[in-house]
Amino acid sequence: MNLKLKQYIDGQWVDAISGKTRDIINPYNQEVIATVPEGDESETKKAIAAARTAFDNGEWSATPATERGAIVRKIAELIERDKEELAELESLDTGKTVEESRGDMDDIAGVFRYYGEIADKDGGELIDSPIPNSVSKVVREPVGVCGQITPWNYPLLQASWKLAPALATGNTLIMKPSEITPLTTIKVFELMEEAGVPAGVVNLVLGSGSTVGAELSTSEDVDLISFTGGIATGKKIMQAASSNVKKLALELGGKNPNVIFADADFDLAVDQALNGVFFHAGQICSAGTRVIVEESIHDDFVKALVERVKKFKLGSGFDEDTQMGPLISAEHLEKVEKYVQAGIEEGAVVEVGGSRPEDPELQKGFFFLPTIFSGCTTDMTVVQEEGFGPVITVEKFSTEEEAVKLANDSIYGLAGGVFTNDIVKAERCAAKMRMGTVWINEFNLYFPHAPWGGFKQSGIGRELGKLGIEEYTETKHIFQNLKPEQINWF
Ligand SMILES: NC(=O)c1ccc[n+]([C@@H]2O[C@H](COP(=O)([O-])OP(=O)(O)OC[C@H]3O[C@@H](n4cnc5c(N)ncnc54)[C@H](O)[C@@H]3O)[C@@H](O)[C@H]2O)c1
Ligand SMILES: C[N+](C)(C)CC=O
Repeated sequence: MNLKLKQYIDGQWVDAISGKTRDIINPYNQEVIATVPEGDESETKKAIAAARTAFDNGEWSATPATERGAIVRKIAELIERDKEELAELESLDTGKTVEESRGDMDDIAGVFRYYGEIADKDGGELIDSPIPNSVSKVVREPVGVCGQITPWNYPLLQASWKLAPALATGNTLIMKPSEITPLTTIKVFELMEEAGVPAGVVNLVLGSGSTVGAELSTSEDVDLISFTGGIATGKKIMQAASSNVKKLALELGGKNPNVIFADADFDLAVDQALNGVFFHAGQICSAGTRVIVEESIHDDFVKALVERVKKFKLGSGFDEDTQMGPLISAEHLEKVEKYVQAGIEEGAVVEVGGSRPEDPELQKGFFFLPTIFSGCTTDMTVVQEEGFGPVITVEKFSTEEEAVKLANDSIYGLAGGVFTNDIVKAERCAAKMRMGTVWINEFNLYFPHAPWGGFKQSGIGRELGKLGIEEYTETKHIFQNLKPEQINWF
């Protein structure tokens, strides 16, 4: 493996201060693919100090936005140059198919290019001041030192949504990737160094959430925490971030409804219901695992889903004909298994799947069969909780009002979909659905120009688009009196 397998602090590639390491496991066959340093609070403090110094000396934030943008665009070019290596690393680490990882790398390069291009496009705003002979302007400045914590399911994609806007806007940062999938993030730190990001501006600490992540969240020298991960962790981070009233951006989980009306294009809706869930074995925050189908087509729809699911090819992400890889870990496989068991105990009907595969070829990997549950109701655990596995629950509705009510019956509000050929009905539903993204006749599409984030407990703030820039900037009003006069009140 042509990779440094170290942490990156203040422009130096370093091992763990404690000397500890962690093995990174391939979820397809449980082989050790790399051994990386296991950092803790000690190097997190060093990395925070480096980022603090780099921010406070003002060099990076004072670098013209045009130059910062050019460096961010250079990172995009380097990602494209090394796309195949990055895609293979991502698949080794996560188990997802290389074809999916290639798509992720295109998206990631696109995110760096987008923020590189808009870095110098906001010169602030002049306010029509009510005070005569004055200039009133609003400018955006970098927040400062940013702690960035990412999950294991889309390791580099989620990192890119944080790194690119933070760099473009002149912040310094410390990133902590998921301890189980750090490889592509290490590689992108090599690429950021090659692109010319100065020492101290970007820092990488590897290690667990309870040590590195907790230190980043509580440190009073960190000005912003941007976190992507589960709700339970998000809540802990929110509490820790109160230490110095940090700015907070949280991208949390989802249990996402996909509403299928009888007047939808049937084959399109079936296809998209599958695409919406089974990529990366359902380990997607915005997976449309809650399929809500109009009564008159319900039975045919379930039948069509089941027929397609039975033909899925499970296997190594490196085999061209594999459609679905394994889950990320033994622990996660057990969690998904218990979740499915809870569905069965609550009365949901397993139409297909429901267990680990028996295929001898798949026994070393953390595989779970793609599963369709019918007969589901909103009170069931499998309908309310995020399973983060290859599991669809199907519910029925008979009126539009009921469909929207079911879709909104959730603590989550990340994303949802509506399939219908009645565009007025589609817009009516989209307006009533309480989610950060609503797709019409589409599912799980995202691109750098449009914001991403959740309503309700799916999060706080937005990544991507122009709003992604706002996360990493503070707004300042500068007022100048061009004709100051004494008042002589006192
Ligand atoms: N909204 C989105 O865009 C989005 C995108 C991807 C994943 N997710 C969500 O992420 C979850 C799956 O990822 P996961 O299992 O890695 O989540 P997780 O919450 O277990 O871990 C996420 C990150 O937080 C760190 N962490 C753990 N405990 C911490 C603590 N006390 N303080 C600071 N950091 C800590 C972990 O080490 C990891 O780097 C799912 O719920 C999924 O929906 C959301
Ligand atoms: C945000 N997304 C869809 C790329 C990954 C969610 O897990």
